[in-house]
Amino acid sequence: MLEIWLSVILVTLYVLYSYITRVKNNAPGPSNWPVFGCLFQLESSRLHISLDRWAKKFGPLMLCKMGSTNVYVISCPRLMKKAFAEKGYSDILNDRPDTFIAKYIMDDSKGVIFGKYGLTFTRMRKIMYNGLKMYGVGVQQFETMAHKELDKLVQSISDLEGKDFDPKPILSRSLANLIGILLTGSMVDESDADLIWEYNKNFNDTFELSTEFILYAFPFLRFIPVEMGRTYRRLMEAKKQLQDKFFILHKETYVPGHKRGLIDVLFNLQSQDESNGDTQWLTDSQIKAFIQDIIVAGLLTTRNGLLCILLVLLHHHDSVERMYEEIVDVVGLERSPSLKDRPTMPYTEAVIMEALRYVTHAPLGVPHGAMEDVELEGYIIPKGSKLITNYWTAHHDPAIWGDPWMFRPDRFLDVNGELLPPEHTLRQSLVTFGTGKRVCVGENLAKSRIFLYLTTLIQKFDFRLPKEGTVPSDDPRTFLPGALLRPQDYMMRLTVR
Ligand code: HEM
Repeated sequence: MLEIWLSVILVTLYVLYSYITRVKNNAPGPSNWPVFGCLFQLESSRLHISLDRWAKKFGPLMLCKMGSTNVYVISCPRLMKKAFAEKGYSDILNDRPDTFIAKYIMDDSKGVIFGKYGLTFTRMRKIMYNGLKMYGVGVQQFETMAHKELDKLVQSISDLEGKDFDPKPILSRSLANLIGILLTGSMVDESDADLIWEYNKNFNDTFELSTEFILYAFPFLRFIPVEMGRTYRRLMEAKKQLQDKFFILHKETYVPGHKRGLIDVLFNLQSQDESNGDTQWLTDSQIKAFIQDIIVAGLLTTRNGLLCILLVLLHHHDSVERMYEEIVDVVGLERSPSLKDRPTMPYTEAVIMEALRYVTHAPLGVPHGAMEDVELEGYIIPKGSKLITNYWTAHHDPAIWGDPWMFRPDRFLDVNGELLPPEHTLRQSLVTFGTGKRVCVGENLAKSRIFLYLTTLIQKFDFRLPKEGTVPSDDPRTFLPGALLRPQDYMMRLTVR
């Protein structure tokens, strides 16, 4: 008797559940289990691989129910542009969904990356964009300090005298210094760099789909002594120490009007607002979230990108040699490459574009959220749905790229060796940094750092395989999984030219 009642209750619950969460005019997608949706069919740490498989079957807009959430996956550049950049869609589909990270780590979606779409977000984003433009690309002082950091990097590699080395710790340290310079106007010391990396590592572990999903559904688990609870507590401890270091110490030594780095730019804005009687808008917690944003978004993305590109170049020595020839032609060997050389170095630009396409190390970007019901490609996307941008499939679609699994920088050049114009279909299909109103704020900074690191290294050193052992494959399908992909650890040799 009990079994019959239980069955009746379960069937009723299922019917109710399906009715409440039903989507009118469903987009195609994988089959779903009650309550769990398609979660059991997903390889959660290699989500991009599962979604790629389904995108080939179900098309560029598909619906994957994850738990009770409708998740729409967009897998072609044309549709990404329509959804996130076109009028009629861009004010609806550029929200960020509620997530564990946004709520518990980013202090209720403060800051830019996880900020809810609206006026405060738009103002924060503008400040970040202008601040990065000022400090990241244009300001001579930052450029000079960045060059000093690169000189240190070159020196430490020269000291290795052509021995095998692991590029990961050296790049990590150097890029952490750059972020330190950007935020505070000065380099970070060893212990601060460690702290930044400890924060980043735990952040990345928590950002993993499976961990995020479980913690979002059962937030009390963050207090339980299981691995994800421990990761959360390590992350919170690192966050507190980062805030003590970058926010509290900096505020104590802040002199109005001074601009030691981006944090001072924010303090200046805050004090201007206060003197105008507007204390509501730029709060201390927003400034703290802003600092976290720069570290979270700016460091691992660039470090992993460079690690991927170096590995690809180890496998393509012909590209290293062509870049070297271009450097000799444009820069010479007397001075270091600088950002003003970039527009006259099309081959180097093509290598960077092609490497970022080929590896697509941020395969699914950051999820978007729908603020209202909206029709897209004949399907209704209901309010509250999540949207995943599937850059991985977009960048490896044979219909666009022909031979997507070949690393071929020349695809971005015309017959005269010049870069294809920005409106060319291939350039338009390259969406490494997203598109529309949430496009990456650090795109210019990231591309200019990658340019400076690569050209400086190639001007000074020849790229060689390690003497001991072999290098792992540069095929991105073999890379270590996660929200940001990276290759298996590898050794390389750089010999002074
Ligand atoms: C190779 C390096 C990088 C890659 C591949 C990358 C990629 C991305 C992607 C795909 C997005 C999501 C776009 C969307 O939601 O539609 C994003 C957002 C963002 N990125 Fe980057 N990024 C990189 C470096 C950086 C750097 C260096 C910074 C800053 C220092 C940065 C700051 C941000 C911020 C603040 C957002 C959130 C924008 C928003 O929500 O409005 N990124 N990035």
